[in-house]
Amino acid sequence: MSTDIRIGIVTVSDRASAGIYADEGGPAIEAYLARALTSPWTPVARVIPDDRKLIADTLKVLADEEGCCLIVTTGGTGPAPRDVTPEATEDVIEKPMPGFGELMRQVSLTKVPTAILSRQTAGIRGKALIVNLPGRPRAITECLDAVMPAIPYCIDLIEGPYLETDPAVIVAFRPGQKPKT
Ligand SMILES: Nc1ncnc2c1ncn2[C@@H]1O[C@H](COP(=O)(O)OP(=O)(O)OP(=O)(O)O)[C@@H](O)[C@H]1O
Ligand SMILES: Nc1nc2c(c(=O)[nH]1)N[C@H]1C(S)=C(S)[C@@H](COP(=O)(O)O)O[C@H]1N2
Repeated sequence: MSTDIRIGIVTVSDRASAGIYADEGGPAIEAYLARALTSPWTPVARVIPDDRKLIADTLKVLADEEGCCLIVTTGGTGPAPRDVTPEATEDVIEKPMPGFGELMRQVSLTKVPTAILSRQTAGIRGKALIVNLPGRPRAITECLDAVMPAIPYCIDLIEGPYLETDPAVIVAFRPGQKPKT
């Protein structure tokens, strides 16, 4: 089992990056993953404004230089003029993974009717899976609960490290393997 698992956590928010409010999104993602993953891992966190080039450059650095196998973003997925996280994600991914956005919107719609306003997406860059989450901190658990069961196998398929989860929190599904419960 690799101990060199690095996970990028990117808060995209003009106000959090300017210190107008404290970032709750990044710490919520880190806390969620700390509960869900039993494999040792290291967070690589960034808090940046809603700037398309800066978001794209940050994702590239986390994937290519920091060696993150998973990068989770929060914020900037809506329709407002400065919401460009999905565009920046599309700028850097080699393979879109549309099922992530589809499932997260579907599940989020059971929580909030404005879930359809999130254009959150996901995709693969090299050996990194990039997943967008909405900015509202409560969206983090709502969305990660839905997609997390498929993330370890996705990372297996892109030749990343083997992620193990705590089955009491998330049961990782790997086809052909009996789920650990
Ligand atoms: N990183 C965050 N930390 C704490 N609260 C947040 C964060 N991001 C968003 N929120 C909360 O969710 C609400 C809705 O998010 P909104 O879409 O306005 O923010 P954003 O576009 O992600 O960030 P910003 O407008 O600062 O660029 C915000 O008013 C704020 O209360
Ligand atoms: N699970 C979940 N999804 C959600 C929400 C939420 O509270 N929970 N908020 C919605 C709202 S109100 C907006 S505007 C969009 C985009 O949010 P963002 O621009 O902060 O990323 O996400 C939507 N998706």
